[in-house]
Amino acid sequence: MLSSKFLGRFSRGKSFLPNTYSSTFLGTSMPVVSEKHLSSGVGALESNHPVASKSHVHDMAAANCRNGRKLGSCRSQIHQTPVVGSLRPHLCMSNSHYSTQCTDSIATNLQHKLLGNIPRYVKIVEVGPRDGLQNEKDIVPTAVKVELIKMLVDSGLQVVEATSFVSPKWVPQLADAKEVIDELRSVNGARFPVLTPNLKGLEAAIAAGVKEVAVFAAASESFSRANINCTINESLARYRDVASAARKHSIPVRGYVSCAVGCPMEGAVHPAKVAYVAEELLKMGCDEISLGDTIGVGTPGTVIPMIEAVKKVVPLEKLAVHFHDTYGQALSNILISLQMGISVVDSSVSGLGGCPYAKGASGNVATEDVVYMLNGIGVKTNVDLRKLMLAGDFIRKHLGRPSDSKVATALSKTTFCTSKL
Ligand SMILES: CC(C)(COP(=O)([O-])OP(=O)([O-])OC[C@H]1O[C@@H](n2cnc3c(N)ncnc32)[C@H](O)[C@@H]1OP(=O)([O-])[O-])[C@@H](O)C(=O)NCCC(=O)NCCSC(=O)C[C@@](C)(O)CC(=O)[O-]
Repeated sequence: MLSSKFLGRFSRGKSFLPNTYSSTFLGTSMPVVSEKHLSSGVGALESNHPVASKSHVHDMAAANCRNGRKLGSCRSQIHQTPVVGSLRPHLCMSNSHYSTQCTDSIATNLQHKLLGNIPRYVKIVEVGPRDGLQNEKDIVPTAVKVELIKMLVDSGLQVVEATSFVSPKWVPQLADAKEVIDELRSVNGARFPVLTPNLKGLEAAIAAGVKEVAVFAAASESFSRANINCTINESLARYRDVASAARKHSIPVRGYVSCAVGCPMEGAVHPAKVAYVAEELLKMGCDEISLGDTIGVGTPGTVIPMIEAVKKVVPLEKLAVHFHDTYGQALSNILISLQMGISVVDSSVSGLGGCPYAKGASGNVATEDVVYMLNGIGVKTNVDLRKLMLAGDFIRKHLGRPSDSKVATALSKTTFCTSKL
């Protein structure tokens, strides 16, 4: 079973998780340094390897030996990209990451076993300007939204969900959808899909010059009613009309399944319900289906069976994942989704976001954190982390709140300069 392959002996019979776990991935992944070293991080490595702090080259062999797992010629390097040009002074280092040049066969085999299924390129769908800003208490001016989107495109992001053509009574934060799209006409290098909840939204989007749209259903009845004021089946009927009208204009349609793991009103959502909605979206012609953990409750224990159920009815290459980070599980959920063969990840610059109809849900996983992790495991995204951080910094300054991205925080001057990186 796939769950057992991914979770091995760490799985503990979560509600929807099959019970047979025999092997391997996480089950065999022992730490390469001892617990003591892991808990005290780079500092501990440096104290054991005095040369490291000077040369910025850490020889991990000694630590690995102490753990009884000699990894021979492994060397981890910390790469620093000095700040240059237009970067703001407080972003004193932004593209730093560790890379491990490891020639030892045990380590490379292990790496292959653990990371071998992961795609070499991951498409990031940036949802900050839509999912992020739809939830802001104070309405963000159009000019700020447009500048944010331009900065995101400049960072290399090729898909930026720009806004929603929804009822302004329901989501006043995005009432300027037409103006935002108008301003983006001259911006090249990226696609700007928008959310459309019905034909009215689609018509307005087409009139504004939109080239891609997304519809958003839910796997939970209560959430569907709260979010779009209709049942799941009523929403699917509406979306069939939207998809068919969009097809006539050669407009691709993405489909979302909200509450793919849990619902703020109903609790756990059964994978079969997610699979049902995903299949209906596929049947109506959606060419990409994004599975949304709207309230960020998922863990690999619940995400694996959900994806397993969905992939029986929707090809993996048409799936995307959309994790909110309420419980701090988003990166582990993304990693497991990639290991299962998904290669499209939604995220939000600076971790902006939440859903107006999912009280307490925090933002999407931060794009900076996703890019950093993917860089670290050698997956291409074509996103420049420094430029992305500038975009995050720009919007956070406007909102007057610190970033929710761990990476952006760690690489900001105050934290970074006191660390030993
Ligand atoms: C679906 C409706 C419209 C139903 O809303 P309703 O009140 O049932 O619909 P209605 O047809 O009775 O329309 C009410 C009013 O809205 C107008 N209207 C109707 N449609 C539109 C439109 N497209 N654009 C502009 N105006 C519209 C319509 O003309 C009318 O205006 P009035 O006559 O009262 O002046 C409403 O519930 C709505 O707009 N909901 C949007 C909610 C939303 O945007 N939620 C956040 C996005 S979902 C999400 O965040 C989850 C996701 C995707 O990120 C995935 C995840 O995180 O897991």
